[in-house]
Amino acid sequence: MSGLLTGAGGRIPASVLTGFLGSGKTTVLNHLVRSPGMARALVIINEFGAVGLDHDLVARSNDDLVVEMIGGCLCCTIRGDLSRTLREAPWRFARDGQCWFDRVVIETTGLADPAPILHTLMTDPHLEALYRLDAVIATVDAATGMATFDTQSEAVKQAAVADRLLLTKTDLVDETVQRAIRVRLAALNPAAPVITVTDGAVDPSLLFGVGLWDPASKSDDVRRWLAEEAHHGGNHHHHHHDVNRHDDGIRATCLTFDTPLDPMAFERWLGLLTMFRGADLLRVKGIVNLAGHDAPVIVHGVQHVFHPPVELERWPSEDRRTRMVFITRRIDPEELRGTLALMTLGLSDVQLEGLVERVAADLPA
Ligand SMILES: Nc1nc2c(ncn2[C@@H]2O[C@H](COP(=O)(O)OP(=O)(O)OP(=O)(O)O)[C@@H](O)[C@H]2O)c(=O)[nH]1
Repeated sequence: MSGLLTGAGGRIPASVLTGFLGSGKTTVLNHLVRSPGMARALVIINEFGAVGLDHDLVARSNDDLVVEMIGGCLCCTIRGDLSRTLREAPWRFARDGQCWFDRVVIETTGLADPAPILHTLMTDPHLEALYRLDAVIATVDAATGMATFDTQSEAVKQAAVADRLLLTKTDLVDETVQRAIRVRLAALNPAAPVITVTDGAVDPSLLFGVGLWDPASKSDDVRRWLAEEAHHGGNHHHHHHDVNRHDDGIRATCLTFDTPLDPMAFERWLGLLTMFRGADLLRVKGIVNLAGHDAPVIVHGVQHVFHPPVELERWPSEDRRTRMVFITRRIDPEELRGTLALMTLGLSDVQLEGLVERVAADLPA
């Protein structure tokens, strides 16, 4: 695995702002671009159709801001568009021969699955050299969120993969409704802090600079990223939430391992898991203690695509356990744990494939 290790470097942080139609993305963005720390943000907006309404709304709020709009269907054509836009941006928007922006925010369409955008950022070698993924931010409408989650699987996925959840329009609902949506968000994505946002007002420091491989990251960031505290009250080795049948079997699981993992076994396990169940691994992130490595390795995956593992310079805290968060669809967390544990026992490839196949077969698609 060491051949894949890359440094974080001084790359430009890119954040993804997602959330269902009308949930308040543009309102949040309008507030953000007026914040002092955002003066050098490049905003990229993806919209369906020819009417660039969001583009006008945001662009008018700040004369200096560069807003680049890309159209087309997110799932197919956008990946090329986004990739080209991001690749050309440092030169296209240069001032005095210098790259002018120090941050990128990509707003997705309300109907989009954010996974293709994350894949683009994670896998395009040109983009890898220029950018690093900061946080995925999702807006959730407190007034309509419950009904939307019941009927729109993309909305569930947007909230499930986010690093930060912005609960908007709480001014329109009473306490009971707000509590219900918070319970649902906690089950869907317990690792993501929920921030109440009225009319877009949110402190940018809560949203930015929270990516794991921020070179300036302090030890606390890793714990925040994994929201470890939220998961481990005592000596429990795993934690999972009951499947909410409305949420398509999406659940979050945190697995911890006390002893270092065999690098080969771990890599093969991830390989098999992505091969057989990639579509249902909505997001995986973790800090991994590999045998023979002094420092931890960070893994980050979205569906079948895994970011090249990043080796941190050192352990960020005394806690040297492997800790991984899995946001999965229709995968039993116990099976995840079981297959990795077995893999470390040194089973043959054939046995391992059989195992993973069995996991796959046990779970109705
Ligand atoms: N009452 C209330 N209205 C809000 C709040 N936040 C946003 N809105 C309103 O909700 C509507 C939709 O907000 P937008 O920011 O356009 O939502 P969006 O997610 O960008 O929408 P799309 O671009 O269609 O996906 C607008 O009329 C906003 O003014 C809030 O906290 N409270």
